[in-house]
Amino acid sequence: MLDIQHISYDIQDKQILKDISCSVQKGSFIGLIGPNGSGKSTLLKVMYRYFKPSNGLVVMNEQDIWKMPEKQYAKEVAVVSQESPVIFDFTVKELVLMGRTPHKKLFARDTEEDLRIVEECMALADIAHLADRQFSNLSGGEKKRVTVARALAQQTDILILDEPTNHLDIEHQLQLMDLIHSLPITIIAALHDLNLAAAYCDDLIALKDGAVHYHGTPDEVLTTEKIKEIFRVDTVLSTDPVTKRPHIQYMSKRWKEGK
Ligand SMILES: Nc1ncnc2c1ncn2[C@@H]1O[C@H](COP(=O)(O)OP(=O)(O)OP(=O)(O)O)[C@@H](O)[C@H]1O
Repeated sequence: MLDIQHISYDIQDKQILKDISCSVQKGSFIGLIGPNGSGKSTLLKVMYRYFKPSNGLVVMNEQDIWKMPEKQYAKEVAVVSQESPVIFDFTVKELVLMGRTPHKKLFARDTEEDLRIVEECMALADIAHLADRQFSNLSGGEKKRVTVARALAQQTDILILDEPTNHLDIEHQLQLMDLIHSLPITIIAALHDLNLAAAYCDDLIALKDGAVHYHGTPDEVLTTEKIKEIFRVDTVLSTDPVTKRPHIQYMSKRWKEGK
């Protein structure tokens, strides 16, 4: 349903993404992994139509995303980016209601249905108790959950998230991962926590230096050799007794030297 075809992205004379191709199947949960600066955010921005690729195409349901009307695209793809929206004087509820915009005609009032969806999405993101608070006064983790609720309220078939667990405490990290995993839609998320990526994702795409090095299931991608190649870190792998997915124990220099 989403086809990335030979994407490259250059900034001035630097090639940030290098001939990236991959297909994302409808309903799958894809984790984008890779070290700092490997191009994860840039690739997501190309996928969610924030950056126009220098070369290549992003094709969704057989249409070039840059040829889709903006409103149609917003009905198909929601985004939780790394940055919080710069918004003053809006309450949480007002902000989540903005997620309904692509479904409304210009200047149309909020319907009962819009309000019901907003309440439901606030409950799912565990922010119902913050509904009347000013967004600008919230903590980093609370803001993140509001942007997740807003994206859910958009009711799209694809949800793209850039480091969604950033800022979240452990309870809310697990809650968020459970929530997005339970959605019957396509999820593409950049994740730094490889154990979370292993536990929740169907497939992982490992980026390094702006290129896809590996694409496969967590079992295929998260091997000691591949993690060393991509992240330059030694690991000891086991199988998580609960999820039956790979569990990664990192070996820092200190522990390797037994200090
Ligand atoms: N405007 C810019 N000018 C020059 N280089 C840029 C610009 N924006 C991004 N880059 C470079 O592009 C590369 C990829 O950045 P990107 O943010 O996509 O990486 P990332 O994998 O998301 O990293 P992180 O894990 O640190 O968030 C980095 O080397 C970054 O310095």
